[in-house]
Amino acid sequence: MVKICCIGAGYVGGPTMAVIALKCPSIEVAVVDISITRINAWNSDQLPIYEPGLEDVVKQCRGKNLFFSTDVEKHVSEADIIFVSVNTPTKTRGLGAGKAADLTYWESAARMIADVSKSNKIVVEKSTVPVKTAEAIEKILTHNSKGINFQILSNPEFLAEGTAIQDLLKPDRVLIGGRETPDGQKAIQALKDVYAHWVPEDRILATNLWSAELSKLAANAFLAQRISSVNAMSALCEATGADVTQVSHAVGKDSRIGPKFLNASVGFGGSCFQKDILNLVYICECNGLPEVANYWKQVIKVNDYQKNRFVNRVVSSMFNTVSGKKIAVLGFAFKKDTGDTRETPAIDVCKGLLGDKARLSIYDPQVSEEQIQRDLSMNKFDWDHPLHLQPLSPTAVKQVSVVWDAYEATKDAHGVCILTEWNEFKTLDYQRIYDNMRKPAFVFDGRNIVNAEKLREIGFIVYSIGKPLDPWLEDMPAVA
Ligand SMILES: NC(=O)C1=CN([C@@H]2O[C@H](COP(=O)(O)OP(=O)(O)OC[C@H]3O[C@@H](n4cnc5c(N)ncnc54)[C@H](O)[C@@H]3O)[C@@H](O)[C@H]2O)C=CC1
Ligand SMILES: O=C(O)[C@H]1O[C@H](OP(=O)(O)OP(=O)(O)OC[C@H]2O[C@@H](n3ccc(=O)[nH]c3=O)[C@H](O)[C@@H]2O)[C@H](O)[C@@H](O)[C@@H]1O
Repeated sequence: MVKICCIGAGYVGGPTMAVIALKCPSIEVAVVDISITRINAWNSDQLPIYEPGLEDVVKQCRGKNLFFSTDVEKHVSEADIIFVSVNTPTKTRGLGAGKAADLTYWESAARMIADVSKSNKIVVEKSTVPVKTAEAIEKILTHNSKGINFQILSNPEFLAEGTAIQDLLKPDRVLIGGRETPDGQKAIQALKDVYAHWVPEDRILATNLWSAELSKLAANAFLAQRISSVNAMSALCEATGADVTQVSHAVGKDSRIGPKFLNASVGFGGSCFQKDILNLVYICECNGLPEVANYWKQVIKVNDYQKNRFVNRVVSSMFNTVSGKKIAVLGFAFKKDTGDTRETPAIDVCKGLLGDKARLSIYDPQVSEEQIQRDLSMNKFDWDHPLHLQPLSPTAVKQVSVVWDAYEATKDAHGVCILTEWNEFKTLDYQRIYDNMRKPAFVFDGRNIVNAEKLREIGFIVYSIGKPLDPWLEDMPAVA
C-alpha cells in the first residue's frame, strides 16, 4: 500500500488529503500537524475549517484510509510521498520584510524530514513558495540524506476556499513540476498515478520545477489583476454613470477575456492574493526587474485604493462624519462560504470606520466574536510604510460589538455595510430592517448583491460599487 503523509492540516492540507483518500482507497493518507488543537478538531465532529462538502468527505474516509495525527515524525518516516502544506506567510521582519515569503515553517519541515527518513521519499511542495525553493529544499535534504534518495516535486494547489471540494474533485488542471532527470521523471509519474485515480490525464500537466513554482504565483497574480482591473473600472463607472456590471458583462463576452472573476467588490481578500503578489514583486526586484515589480505592485495598490474609496464613500455620504453613529457590518469573512478572515477587506473597512469614530455592530454567519476582535486589534503590516500603522486604541476596539443576527446588527443603525456576499444577505427582510433603523437609512453594498431599486422604493439611500449614483448621493462631495 502506498503511504502518503501531508505536513500541515490547514485549509489546503486537510481538504486536499481528504479528497485523495476518497478517490484512492488503496492509498493510506496521514495528515499531520504540530497544532494539537487543529488535529483534535479534525478528529472530532467540529472540523477546524468550514468548507461546503468537506465534512461528508472526511466522514467517509476518516479511520479507514485517512488519519489525522500529531505524531509527525512517525508518519513522515513511514511515508513514500510527503506533501508539505505548511503556511508560507509574508515575512514581517528582517531581509525582505513585508514582501518575501517566510519559509521558516517550510525549512523546519524539510529538516525534520531529513532527520527522520530511513527510506527513499518523494517530497512534494504543496505550499505556495518562491521560485527556486525546491533547490533550497533539495540542498537541505541531500546534505542530510545519509544515502537516502529524495526527489522534490512542485505540485501547487489551485483550490479556492468555499469551493475547495468541487475544485479538488474537478480541477481545471493538476500541475506537477520535477527534475528533468530519469529519477525526477519517475517521481512525476508516481504523483501522476495518484491523481490519475480521478483526474483525466490531459488535465495533469508536467513541467520543470521552476515553471510549476512560478505558474502558481502567476495564476494568483493574473486572478487578482482581473479584480483590480474591474475595481478600477468601478471607480470610473461611478464618475461617469456607466454600470460596472454591464461593463463586465460586455467585456467578458469576448471569448479571449471570458466572463469569470470580473465582479467588482470592496476589494479582494484572502490569505494568498496579496501575499503571493508581494512575493512575486520581491522576486522581480531580486532579479533586477524593477519595472516588472512595479507593474504587479499596482494590483495591490488599486486594491487598497478600493477599500479606502469605500470607507470614504460611507463617511462622505453620511454628512462627512460617522462619529458616534452605529454602522451595521454584514459579513466579515473574505468571501462567502468560508469562516476565513485572513486579509479580509472587512478588517480595513472596519478600521477605517473606527478611525472616524463609528460604532460597529458586526454579524457574520461563520466568524466568531473572538476572531473578529483579534483581527481588529492586530497591527497591519504596511509594506510601503512599515512603521506608520499603529494598532487600534483600546477605546476603538470597545466601539465594536459582534452579534449573531443581521436584524440585531442593523437595529437602530444609521447605515449598513455589506462586506461579504453571503446568500442570506440577499433575502433579508429589508423592510423590517428599514423600519428599525435611524433615518435617513443608508445601505453601502460592497458586493453588489442587493436589488438597489427595491431598497430605494423602501426608502433606503443605496450605494452600490460601480453603479450610477443614488440621486441623493450625487449632491454629496466627490470621493477621491
Ligand atoms: N488557503 C488556500 O486557499 C490556499 C493556500 N495555498 C498555500 O498553501 C499553503 C498552506 O496554506 P493554508 O492551508 O491556508 O495554511 P494554514 O495556516 O491553514 O495551515 C498550515 C498548517 O501547517 C502547520 N504547520 C506549520 N509548520 C509545521 C511543521 N513544521 N510541522 C507540522 N505542521 C506544521 C500549521 O500548524 C498549520 O495548521 C500556503 O503556502 C498557501 O499559500 C495554496 C492554495 C490555496
Ligand atoms: O492560492 C490561493 O490561496 C488561492 O487563491 C484564490 O482563492 P481564494 O483566495 O480562496 O478565493 P477567491 O475566490 O479567489 O477570492 C479571493 C478574493 O477575491 C474576491 N473576488 C473574487 C472574484 C471576483 O470577481 N471579485 C472579487 O472581488 C473574493 O471576494 C475574495 O475576497 C484563487 O482563486 C485560488 O485559485 C488559489 O488557489
